[in-house]
Amino acid sequence: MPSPRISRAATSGNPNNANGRFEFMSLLTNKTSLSEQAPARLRTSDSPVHRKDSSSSQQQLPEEDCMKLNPSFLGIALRSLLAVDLWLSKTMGVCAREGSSWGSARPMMKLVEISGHGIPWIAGTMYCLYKSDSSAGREVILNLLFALLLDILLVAVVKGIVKRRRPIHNRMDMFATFSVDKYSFPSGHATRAAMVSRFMLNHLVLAVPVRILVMLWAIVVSLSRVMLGRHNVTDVLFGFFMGHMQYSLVEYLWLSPNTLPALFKI
Ligand SMILES: CC(C)=CCC/C(C)=C/COP(=O)(O)O
Repeated sequence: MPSPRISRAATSGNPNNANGRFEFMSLLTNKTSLSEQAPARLRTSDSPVHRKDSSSSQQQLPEEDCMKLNPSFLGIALRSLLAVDLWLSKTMGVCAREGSSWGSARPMMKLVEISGHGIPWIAGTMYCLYKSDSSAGREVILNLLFALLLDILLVAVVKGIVKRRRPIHNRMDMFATFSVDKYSFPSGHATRAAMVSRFMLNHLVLAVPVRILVMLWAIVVSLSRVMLGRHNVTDVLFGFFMGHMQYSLVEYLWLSPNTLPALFKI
């Protein structure tokens, strides 16, 4: 088997044609061979940040080499993460179809899905707001409603920017979706589950078993997204993180009787 240097020598007329090894081998080469590769690297150094006169660019070559290697290394790391993500998501998608290994649990998983859907949460919160007869209760419920609406908005914005398609093994039979819900990053159910559970744990007086149930619900809703084949693992992990951040934002923007006096009159 030829050594990397020999293979490079064999392709020295075409430095980009070394079976994808060009990025790594550039670190092993001496200055003469670096100058051979200059046309390939000049694309990166064309940016205003790197544009220098030709004499100083010769001295900068080793540094440029590192800068060329870093994006490439990052690219490989990201591609590997993506591959693991896709493989793990497919493996965990055990309820994606009726015929899947846990297909019989699919109806139950779809109930879990509805328990984390935006419509029941918004409708239920509006009903509680209407029924609430204390100013303190109204304040908490109004902020929960604000949190739920903010969540839908932020998730729609991120989904619209990232535009990551749902896994190919997903069957798009979800109840009440928006157009951005054809995208999967981040999981809206995971953001809502993380945000609502944190909200409830911090603002409602709950017995310990109920607190544990709330935490378990958030975990099961998030896990069910991957098991149903709706999402990749990274969509859910990021969604859970984003939900926690959204809760912190709601705390920061907390609506009080001072900010919205009319709503708090009983
Ligand atoms: C129609 C309303 C009020 C909310 C949409 C809720 C929904 C369908 C979110 C998508 O969740 P995933 O991103 O987890 O699939």
